[in-house]
Amino acid sequence: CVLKASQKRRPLSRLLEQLLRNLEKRDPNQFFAWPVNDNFAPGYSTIIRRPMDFSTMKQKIDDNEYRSLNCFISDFKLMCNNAMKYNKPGTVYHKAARRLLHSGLKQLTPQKLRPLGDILT
Ligand SMILES: COc1ccc(C(=O)NC2CCC2)cc1-c1cc(C(C)=O)n2cccnc12
Repeated sequence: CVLKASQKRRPLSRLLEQLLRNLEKRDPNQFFAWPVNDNFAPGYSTIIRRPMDFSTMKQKIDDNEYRSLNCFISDFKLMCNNAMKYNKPGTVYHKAARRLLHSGLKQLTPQKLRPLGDILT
């Protein structure tokens, strides 16, 4: 069937959704799936000025808020760095954020992304 204009996904959005799914797989405990709740993380919203999580990134893709792959990667780094800022080294969250950042960025190198073609130019 013919997709209505509203259903047509922009090439960049389709790519970002695929990259997001791959990053989410690296967060099996879903520590990064939703915004961090101040009730479980005392003082979080005063310490972390720009919170970020996977659900927010998904919403930004759907709202076409990402103008480039770099903006998407910046939010991923922000999310991981927030966790390494708020949580002390040695905590389950700090360790999970370090691991997620390193394994996630390996998927986002030019070498890995080049096969996806000129969508990125
Ligand atoms: C969406 O955020 C979460 C969702 C679920 C859990 C969770 O299941 N935590 C259990 C593991 C020991 C309790 C933790 C978090 C969580 C993420 C974070 C981050 C990412 O900083 N966090 C910090 C302090 C306390 N809890 C959390």
